[in-house]
Amino acid sequence: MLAVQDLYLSFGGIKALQGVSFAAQPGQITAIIGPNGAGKTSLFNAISGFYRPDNGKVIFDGQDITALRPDKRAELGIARTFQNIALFRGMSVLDNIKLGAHTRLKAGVFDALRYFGRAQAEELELRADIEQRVIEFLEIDHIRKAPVSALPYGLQKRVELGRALAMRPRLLMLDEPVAGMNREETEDMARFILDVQEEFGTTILLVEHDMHLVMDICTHVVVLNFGAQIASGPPETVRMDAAVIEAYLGAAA
Ligand SMILES: Nc1ncnc2c1ncn2[C@@H]1O[C@H](COP(=O)(O)OP(=O)(O)OP(=O)(O)O)[C@@H](O)[C@H]1O
Repeated sequence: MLAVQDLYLSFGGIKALQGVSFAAQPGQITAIIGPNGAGKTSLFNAISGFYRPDNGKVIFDGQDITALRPDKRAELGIARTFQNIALFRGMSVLDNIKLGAHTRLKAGVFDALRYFGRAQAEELELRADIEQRVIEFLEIDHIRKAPVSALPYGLQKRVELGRALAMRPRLLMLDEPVAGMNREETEDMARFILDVQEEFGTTILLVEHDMHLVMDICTHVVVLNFGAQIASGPPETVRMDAAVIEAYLGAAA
């Protein structure tokens, strides 16, 4: 599904990634963890195309996508959310989610118009159907017309997830999905992430500081420290790893 091979990335003298390699298994939830500045966001940006690595490859479904632009990666089925919510705050929930469907279907609509003129209406119907299903799935029907700025933080994060889901992703990347959330919001988000995995079989990759969430819902954990990968494996193995305890879990305990 997704494989990252020997990625290197530096900013001036700072080595943000130093030979990171891992694979996200299809339909599984993989977490990337590590202390502040470990390189997690840099890795996410290299996978989604916002940063170009100095060395190494990003392979998606057997295709080398290292040189592809972020929008081309999105068209292939890679969607992401951001650490700081990246929604249009003045726009309604529905309009924000529509933007996600638009990104994914842009190529489809264009091709349809070119080859089968009359398919446009069908595409638009399909798009509306996706929007509606996402809204029902995330239980946000009651706020579909509300401006995003009027919503509590946890719901805004859910809308951002909705926009990513409207892209019908095969790889969903979540950058700190529960950061800043209270316990109830965190539990809701954990349930929605698991539901996405179960109902749509989506492969999920997340960066997260909340160790309970990581240990609860992830099948595989990759640990970074100073840009290098220091451990990788199932949560119960990684949490016992001496290097991890020293670098991260120990510090947090
Ligand atoms: N655009 C950039 N320009 C310069 N340095 C950067 C840039 N992005 C990241 N870095 C540096 O690269 C290193 C890795 O940063 P990164 O944001 O990837 O870590 P992180 O694990 O996501 O941290 P956090 O948990 O704090 O979000 C840090 O030393 C950071 O200062």
